[in-house]
Amino acid sequence: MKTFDSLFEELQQKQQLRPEGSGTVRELDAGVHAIGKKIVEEAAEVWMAAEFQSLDETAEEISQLLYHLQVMMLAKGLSPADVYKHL
Ligand SMILES: N=c1c2ncn([C@@H]3O[C@H](COP(=O)(O)OP(=O)(O)OP(=O)(O)O)[C@@H](O)[C@H]3O)c2ncn1[C@@H]1O[C@H](COP(=O)(O)O)[C@@H](O)[C@H]1O
Repeated sequence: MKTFDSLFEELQQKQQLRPEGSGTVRELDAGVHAIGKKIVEEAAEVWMAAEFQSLDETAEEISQLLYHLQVMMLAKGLSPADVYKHL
């Protein structure tokens, strides 16, 4: 099972190697403004799922929000340690 850190390492590789067909590469190329919009969209989906959908659907939406937050971290050159120091 993936963790926050193992997914981040996978996405870092995608950023460096830029494999064909990677959605992460596509999103990074779209830039901070587009990534920000995805974060807001996914955050709203988490909220709606938490109010009106199942626990599993809510967990899935949360996973997608975490993914887009990680793409933003990569776009800005932030590491998990940069974030963890604020927790
Ligand atoms: N965990 C994720 C992940 N979570 C969410 N997403 C993307 O986030 C979007 C959210 O899905 P929605 O159902 O809300 O879709 P949508 O709004 O209709 O999507 P779009 O039309 O906006 O793309 C989709 O585009 C998904 O592809 C993810 N894309 C990739 N990953 C993982 O990231 C890794 C690298 O992926 P690639 O870069 O694509 O190889 C792999 O391990 C993937 O499993």
